[in-house]
Amino acid sequence: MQARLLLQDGTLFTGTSFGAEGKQTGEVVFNTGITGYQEVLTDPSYCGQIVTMTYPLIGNYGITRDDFESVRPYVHGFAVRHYEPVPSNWRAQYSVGDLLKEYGIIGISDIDTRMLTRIIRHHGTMKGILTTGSQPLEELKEMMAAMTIEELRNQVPMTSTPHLFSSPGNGERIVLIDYGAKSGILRELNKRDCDVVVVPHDTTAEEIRRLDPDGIQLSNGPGDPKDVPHAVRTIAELLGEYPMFGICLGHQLFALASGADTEKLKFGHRGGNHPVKELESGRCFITSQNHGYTVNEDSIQGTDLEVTHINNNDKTIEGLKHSKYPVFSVQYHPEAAPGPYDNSYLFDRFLDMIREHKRNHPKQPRQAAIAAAVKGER
Ligand SMILES: NC(=O)CC[C@H](N)C(=O)O
Repeated sequence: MQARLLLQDGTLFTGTSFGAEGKQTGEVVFNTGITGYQEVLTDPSYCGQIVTMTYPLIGNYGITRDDFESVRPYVHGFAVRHYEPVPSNWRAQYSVGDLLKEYGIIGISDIDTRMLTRIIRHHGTMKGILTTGSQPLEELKEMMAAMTIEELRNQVPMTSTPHLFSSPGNGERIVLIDYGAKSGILRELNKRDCDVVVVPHDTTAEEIRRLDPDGIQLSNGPGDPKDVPHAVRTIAELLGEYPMFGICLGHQLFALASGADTEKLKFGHRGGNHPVKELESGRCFITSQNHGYTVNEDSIQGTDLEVTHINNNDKTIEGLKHSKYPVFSVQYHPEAAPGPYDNSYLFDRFLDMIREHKRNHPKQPRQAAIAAAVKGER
């Protein structure tokens, strides 16, 4: 069956369908990872986006649920050069096409993904329509013209957990605010025996205080950080009370909460080999990235933020820390998945920061905190 991808600039790609049938809209972005398509498909930060992989062979190792980065795929479409329907991998449970069909996601193969990527690099990310239908091109173009930006916004509530849940451990209690968190973050915290409570994106500061955390982890997530002003307010309210570590969207929200600004990049960073320099040590780390927005450099002036990391390719901000409070953040993905494990030390740094904070600011005993919470209204 035929599938077509129409770009906002009028370019039409005609290829072969390998996922669900129907029509989907999204922002067209590219990822340069050579492996990792399962993690890309299931990373909630891609919610609302049609993803094309620059690596030309996709599907050869199939789908293994153990490799998922959330419970389901979130992409709004998947565009590849060559799709391999028969996996050659003892771990594979089914094919990429089967996964896409199960979740109503359209896949298009046999298109020139190199040309598609060059167009996006030249013009910047754009809206796209992916269809397996036979609508006349004019009809698709009218649909494109009528597509409002609102259709592609407010993805955080679509990906965040609706209810809080715990992932118990015997170590530090971490409240993980889920803006569309990748499983890798929880995995890294659990590996360190943290007692994690995962909470929805709109959990209030007061509700978080009642959970009596030792530290707060701000997760990654989809869309524009300015779409979640309530999250910015909550972080601003809790700044200084608890050590915090922000990842990707969490980093952008921390910046907004500290008075800085964010802006959209032309075509973003998505892949597993982005070089980032840690300014203090001068060391370069290879990082996994997936973002379309960035913290504006000029807006840092006059805030309490310090730049700790920069991207070696385009010099954009990749890491921040608060000059007064134990809070830091990175624009990239220390949990990797997919990507290099170079940066998992940042979770150890977060826990060291929490322990030092606890030494310097001993908390009232948990029982007393619980008693106070019980007395207060719920
Ligand atoms: N991975 C993320 O958290 C992405 C953050 C944000 N949605 C962006 O595209 O910049």
